[in-house]
Order: sequence, then C-alpha cells, then structure tokens
Amino acid sequence: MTMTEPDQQPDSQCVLLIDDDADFLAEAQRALKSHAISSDTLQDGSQAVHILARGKHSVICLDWVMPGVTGAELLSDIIRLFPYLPVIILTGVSDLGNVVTCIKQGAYDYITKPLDAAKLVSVVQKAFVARELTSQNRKLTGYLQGQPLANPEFFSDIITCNERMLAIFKIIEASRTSRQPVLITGETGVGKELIAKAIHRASGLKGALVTVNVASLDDTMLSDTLFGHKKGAYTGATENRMGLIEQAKGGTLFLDEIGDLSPASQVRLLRLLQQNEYYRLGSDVLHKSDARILTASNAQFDRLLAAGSFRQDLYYRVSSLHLHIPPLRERREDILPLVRHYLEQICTHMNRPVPRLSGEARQALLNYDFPGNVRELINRVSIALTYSRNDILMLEDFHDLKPGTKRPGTLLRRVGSQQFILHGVFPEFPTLDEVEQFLVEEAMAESNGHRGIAAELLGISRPTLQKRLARIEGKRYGEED
Ligand SMILES: Nc1ncnc2c1ncn2[C@@H]1O[C@H](COP(=O)(O)OP(=O)(O)OP(=O)(O)O)[C@@H](O)[C@H]1O
Repeated sequence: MTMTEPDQQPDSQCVLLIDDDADFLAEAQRALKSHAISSDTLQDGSQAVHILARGKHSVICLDWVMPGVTGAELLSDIIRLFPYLPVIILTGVSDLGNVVTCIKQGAYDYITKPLDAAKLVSVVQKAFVARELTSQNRKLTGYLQGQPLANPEFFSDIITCNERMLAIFKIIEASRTSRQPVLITGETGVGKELIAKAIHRASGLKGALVTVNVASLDDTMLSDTLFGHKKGAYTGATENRMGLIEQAKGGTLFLDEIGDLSPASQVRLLRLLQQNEYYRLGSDVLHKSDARILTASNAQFDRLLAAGSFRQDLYYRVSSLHLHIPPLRERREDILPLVRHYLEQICTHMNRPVPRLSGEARQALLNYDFPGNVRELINRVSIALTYSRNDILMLEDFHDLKPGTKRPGTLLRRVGSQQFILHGVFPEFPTLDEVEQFLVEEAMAESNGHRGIAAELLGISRPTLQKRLARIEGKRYGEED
C-alpha cells in the first residue's frame, strides 16, 4: 500500500523530528524555530506512520539508532508509504557506515550527532525545496497525462484554447503552493499581467497583489516606491511613507518590465530576494518582507545576459520558475474567440447588438500577425465597432487588415486533449445551420466572391449555393426561412 499524496502541500512547512533523546529533540527544535521553521517531536517511532498519514509534515528527521522500532525499520516503512517525503537520517559519527545503506534505501540526506544547528537548518531547508519540486513534478506528470485543470476558475478571465497556454495553466496549478519567484516573459500585450493575476489567485495568499511598473522609475524613485521612506529622509519627505513591499505583505509583489532595471536597482532587488529584508530610505530599522515576488518582461533575457546588461545572479533568482507566453500569431486558434469575447464585452458596454463577422474579415483576422498581440486585437475590435454601425463587420472596418490566404490545417487542427478548433470559431457548440453559414461565407471569401468557384469548393451546384446565400441574407435581415 502507498498512501496517496495529500492534494495540497501543508500550508506551513513543518518537520517531524523522531529521536528517543529528549534533550536532542529540544535542541533541534530550538534551532529550527530560530529560523521560523516549525516542528513536532516524537520520542517513540511506533506512532510515526500514524502521524505522518495526517499530511501535516513535509520533512522528517529520523534517528538511526533507537530502542523499539529502529530507524532502519521506520525508514523502509516511510519510503514505502510516503515516497514523496524527504527523510534526513540523524546518526553518530561512529555509525557513518550505515549512511551509505540508508541513502541507497532512499533517505534524502544525513546529519551527524552531536547537533550542528546551522547544518540541520540548511539540510532541512534544502529538503523543503526538494519536497516542493517532487510535489510539482508529480502533479505535472498527472496533468500532462491528460488530467483536466482542477481549478479552471483561476484562469476564468484568460480566453484561450491553445495547448501551450493550457500547459502554462497546469504548471501554475501544480506550483500553486510554492512561494518561489516566477518570471513571466513574452511580447508586449500577450497577457503577462493576466498570468500574474492568475498566479496570485491560485496561490490563495490572503494579502493583496501589488503591481509596479519598474521601467518608469529611476533608482531613487524605485527604492522610495518599493521600500518607502522615513520622514525627513530627503527634502520633501514630510511624512513617513510605507513602501509597496509593505502593502504586499502576505500577498504578491508584481514587478513589471524588470528587463529595464538599472544596474543599481538590480543590486537592490537581488538583496531583497536573497535576504527578504530591506530598509526604508533614511531609516536604519530593518524590515522583513514575506511578499511573493513575481516579475515580467518583454525583453529577451539571453540577449540581456550576453550583453551584461542584466545580472546573471538576479536572473537565476527571479526565474525559479520561468513562464514564457507565446505570441498570438503562434496560437491563431485564440484569435476568433478573443475577437468574439471583446465584441461582446464592448457591445454590452455600448448597449448595442453584437455584430457578426463577414467571412472575409474573419479570414483576414485569422491570418494577421498581431505584432501588438491581444492588446492590438482589442484596439482593432474597438475601432471597427466605432466605424461600423452595421450588424455585420466587414473587412474594410478593420483598417489595414489584408485578406490573406488560408493557412492550411489551421482550422482543422486539434487543440488540447478534448477540444476541437470548432471552439475557436464558435463560442458554443454550433448548430448545423451555423456551420453551413460559416462554410458558405468561408467559401465566398476564399473564392473572392466568385460563386462558381465557391459552389465547387462546397461540392454543391451554383443554384443551391444561390439559395443558401439568399437564406443567409434573409436571416441577416430577420426574414423567416
Ligand atoms: N488570453 C487573454 N484573454 C483575454 N484578454 C486578454 C488575454 N491576453 C491579454 N488580454 C488582454 O490584453 C490586454 C493586454 O494584456 P496584458 O496587460 O496582460 O499584457 P502584457 O503582456 O502584460 O503587456 P505589456 O508587456 O505591454 O505590459 C489586457 O487588456 C488584457 O486583459
């Protein structure tokens, strides 16, 4: 039997210390506590499995030599029942010969007695990270094997049916309990800020999501904005001011455009990430920060690193997890659902009926590269609606969009494990009539309005096409079939 992994990792990182020596347990517990690591102790190994089954602990420290149930016996039980939990063996120097055996058996690491407090803390901290990575890997493997999203509501404001985007959602879900920094990259307008919001939502952190665009701030303004200042720190600092880090307490600090940080600001950010500590300007009182740090940039970091304009150590720090959002031209199946979504949103706002798209306009939108990505798409939809009061948006309403040639395969490609591209064209499962109208309009667009060619493409006679076109026109103007 293997105990299944609890769905979520424990909120707090808690160690279970198992040793028959009460003094050793007290000393180890004190050492961990001084680094804000909580622990429970057990002097008798016979209760260990029962307690671990509650799922509270993420790391175990286990004495090798104990009366009753020995460390060796317990280790094999723990590895069999809780294979995802790192076990650190506590052993005397004279028993070092056993270490090879227990590491081979699956123990994570060992610490020798008498206790070296710094060593204990450092091995336990590493084990927490290992535990987190194992947990993320297990979840990811499950997802990639086809499990659906467990919490689609985290991503409800992101319109997509693209496989790479869905994989990013799954990574966010799998790492939702992590407090490590995340770097989000991608071209301008791809939705990096929306992804940051989703990460914050998924984290369940109670504090706020505080966003700062660091590109517009020089070194002093950045320090002032992030860390705050003490009254009198500089001319004009007439009041104490709390920094945004403090506002993000218990929450998330999202630093946008970090590729543009000056060298001095990079050093400040590195220090904050390494030590989770900072001083307000003009103050020598040290403040602690527990805000999760997310960063984003549309820069290409390999170039910045090669040019030496971005510190390598900072890059490694901010990119514990690196999510790259693909541009819209690499996920064309998202274009029409996004157009429809924003048509509906803007029309609701303008209190007008939602127009349809002509086949030509639809084809041109599908073929356009959108260098400004979703932001540009929203602008184009909004401008088209401003120019056209008709109940059908024509190609001419989308300025500068050239009718392109159809990309082979785009419309029929399978996306995701259960979704077809049909969902990329129709918001809901379409009726036969809707599919027919779509195909007729596509054929007319493809043939540049030549009815003979369109009829041939559709495999019907010209008079039949004529009838269907008349029916579509009739519907458009509210006539009965
Ligand atoms: N998949 C999506 N679904 C719905 N709206 C989206 C999607 N992606 C982006 N948007 C919208 O597009 C606009 C731009 O998105 P966002 O600000 O998140 O992009 P960004 O990558 O952070 O851009 P920049 O690098 O310029 O800051 C926003 O209005 C956002 O709501």
